[in-house]
Amino acid sequence: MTQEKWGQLCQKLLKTVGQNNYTTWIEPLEFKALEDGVAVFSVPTNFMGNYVSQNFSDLILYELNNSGEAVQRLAFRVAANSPVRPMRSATARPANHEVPSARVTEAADPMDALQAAPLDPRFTFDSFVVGKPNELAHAAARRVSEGGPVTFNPLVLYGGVGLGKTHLMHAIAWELKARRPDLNVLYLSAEQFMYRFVQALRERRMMDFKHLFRSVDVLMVDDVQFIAGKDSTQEEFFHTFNALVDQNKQIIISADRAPGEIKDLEDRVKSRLQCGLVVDLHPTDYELRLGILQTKVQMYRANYPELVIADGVLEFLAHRISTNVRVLEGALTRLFAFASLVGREIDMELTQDCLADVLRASERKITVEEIQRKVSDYYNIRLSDIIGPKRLRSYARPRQVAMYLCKQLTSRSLPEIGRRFGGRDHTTVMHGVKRIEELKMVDGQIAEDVEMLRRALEA
Ligand SMILES: Nc1ncnc2c1ncn2[C@@H]1O[C@H](COP(=O)(O)OP(=O)(O)OP(=O)(O)O)[C@@H](O)[C@H]1O
Repeated sequence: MTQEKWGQLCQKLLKTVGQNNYTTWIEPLEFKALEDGVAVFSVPTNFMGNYVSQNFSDLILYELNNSGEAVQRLAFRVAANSPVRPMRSATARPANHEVPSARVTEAADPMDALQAAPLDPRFTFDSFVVGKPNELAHAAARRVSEGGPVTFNPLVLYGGVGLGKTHLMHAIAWELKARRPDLNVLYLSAEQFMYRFVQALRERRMMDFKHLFRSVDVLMVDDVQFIAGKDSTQEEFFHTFNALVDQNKQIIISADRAPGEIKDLEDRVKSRLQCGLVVDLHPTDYELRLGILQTKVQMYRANYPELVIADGVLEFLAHRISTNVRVLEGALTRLFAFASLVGREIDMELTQDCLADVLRASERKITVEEIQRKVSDYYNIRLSDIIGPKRLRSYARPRQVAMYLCKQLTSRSLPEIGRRFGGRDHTTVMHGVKRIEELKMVDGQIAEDVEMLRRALEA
């Protein structure tokens, strides 16, 4: 593929992703070569490569193939001579790609130099869908984004992959920029914090580093688990943290798990993180996933009014893709691209064809243990009572419900299920399953219990 052709494709990508995304993510990509079906791009930083790969690779692949190039995958390589440098804001166009690293301290406006990571213009509160699993995190994020007096410090948002931590962090930053332009807000990933630190050490500019980091009003560090096990970075982070808290400056942190559970994170850092408000983003439930899909469709509709989606498709996706929101979004993008390519309505058939691999990969395997845990929570009894020998009705019935669900929702055989219920015989399991089948017909409460549990397990 020629550079010229890549240039033409870029124009198409610009139309699809919008000017801001284009300037921030697509324009800096340098097409290098097409080798054995792999399109290789040079990127200024790893962060950028990862971001583009996670968020735009489906689209780029689609455009490449649509233009007649046979490309199976994309590879992003960091340019060998690329200096570690501050990344620009999503809204400010870079004047020069090769910003010298000294700009960290030499920029006319030091805070400009501290604009460490681009904020994604899509990640705002408006585009964040709130549901039960994330309502607390959202409320806390909203509160700090008001820029009022610091009430809880730090705010720690944690949760699994792709559940909206970065989205919320960016939303806070955007909101603060709008409401309190007087505040110096710094958002960066923990990885960038480390790079800055290492760079300052290398260039013997630690005083500048300390000065810059201690002069922000709001410090936001994404994916803090990254510094675990990196001793000197943790130490510097600890000092920065303390200095800012002492000055009553707001700190907002995200992590992929609760601070106490981050392996190799020093105890003193853990305990500092636990001092403020720690809120988690729970895995999404069906309603939230459906809400997110509906919001995304509305957004796409603004660009593609001709888009038609048959009834039931979004519900199907929300039901089947329960891994994380990023996968859900990627599936939708692919579906849109595919439908517009073949000029068809998005119906179930097209969805199943186009997303066969995603659907297969996200087929969730429900385990016996999961069922036992959910059932014991539901009936408010101990897990050991479900598995143990007690025959009281208040334990026996939930046990039978759990056995029934194991039979329905897992591929385990009756003897296997029996073994996992404290070594019971397969005939006991068979009896339990039958009993629940009968009761479901005559006892509305049991039928409802089973249905609620099934839904919770499949969510
Ligand atoms: N509640 C939500 N409403 C709308 N979009 C969401 C929501 N939650 C997540 N997303 C979208 O899902 C994608 C992944 O979210 P994000 O990058 O914030 O995840 P993360 O928790 O930071 O994941 P990671 O641990 O991988 O960094 C983003 O495109 C984001 O906009």
